[in-house]
Amino acid sequence: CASYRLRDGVHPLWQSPITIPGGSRQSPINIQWRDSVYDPHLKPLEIRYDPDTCLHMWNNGYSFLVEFEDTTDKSIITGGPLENNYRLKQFHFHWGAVNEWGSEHTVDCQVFPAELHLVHWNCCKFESFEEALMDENGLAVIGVFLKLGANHNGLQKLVDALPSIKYKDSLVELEEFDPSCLLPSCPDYWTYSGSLTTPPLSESVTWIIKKKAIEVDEDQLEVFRMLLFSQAGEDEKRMVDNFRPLQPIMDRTVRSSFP
Ligand SMILES: NS(=O)(=O)c1nc2c(F)c(F)c(F)c(F)c2s1
Ligand SMILES: [Zn+2]
Repeated sequence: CASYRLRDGVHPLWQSPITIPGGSRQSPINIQWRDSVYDPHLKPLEIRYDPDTCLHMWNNGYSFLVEFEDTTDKSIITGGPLENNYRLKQFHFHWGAVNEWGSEHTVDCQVFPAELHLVHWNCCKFESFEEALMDENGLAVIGVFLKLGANHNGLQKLVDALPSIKYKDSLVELEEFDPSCLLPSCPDYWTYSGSLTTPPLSESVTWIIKKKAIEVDEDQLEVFRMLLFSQAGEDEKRMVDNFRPLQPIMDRTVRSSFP
């Protein structure tokens, strides 16, 4: 999928280098299904989210994110490729201006219209997310592809609140929300060592990419696209195409939890 990978240069959105000098484990990547290696020792991923830990949703100028109270072990993941418990910090999305592209990772060069990232930090080894951000095993991000299909009932609750956070730095309180409703029921995933896909691009992420996509409908994606990168009062820049180009796999192996 070379067509998707911008060569070196500056990313139009983030004014940051697309490739990090010396970066050996950058994200996102294309997952070539036939090159992934089934690892029978991978455990099932255990996901325990408490809807009461949901705090608010806000527009941070890159995406919209739902943040969680992470001072206790109420919402954690463990098992899978992970050695420790990881606490849910936030989830957010990446999407395109049109349905033909938008995801960050691809599977056999197939692009999806959007991708969900659930961001967790290693609460056994670190005191805070900020500290974990700097360590090679600090973060675990679950990636879920979104594909066009039926309306997603659980997502609609967030979609209904998006108009209230149209502008950068706007925030809306959320009463409980259970992110488990955004996960496919199929337990299968790929996993590899990578990085954040937005600055600071830290190489601290164990990526867990779900094999099955969830379905959303066009109207829901259109509401994502009415968000703005810009603040109130600035000239309006629609929040679309907030995905990073594909990065070289270098000498990494993608493992699968399924044969
Ligand atoms: N797209 S991503 O890799 O999941 C991802 N990037 C970032 C990032 F750049 C941050 F500064 C940050 F505080 C995050 F929590 C994430 S999470
Ligand atoms: Zn992301």
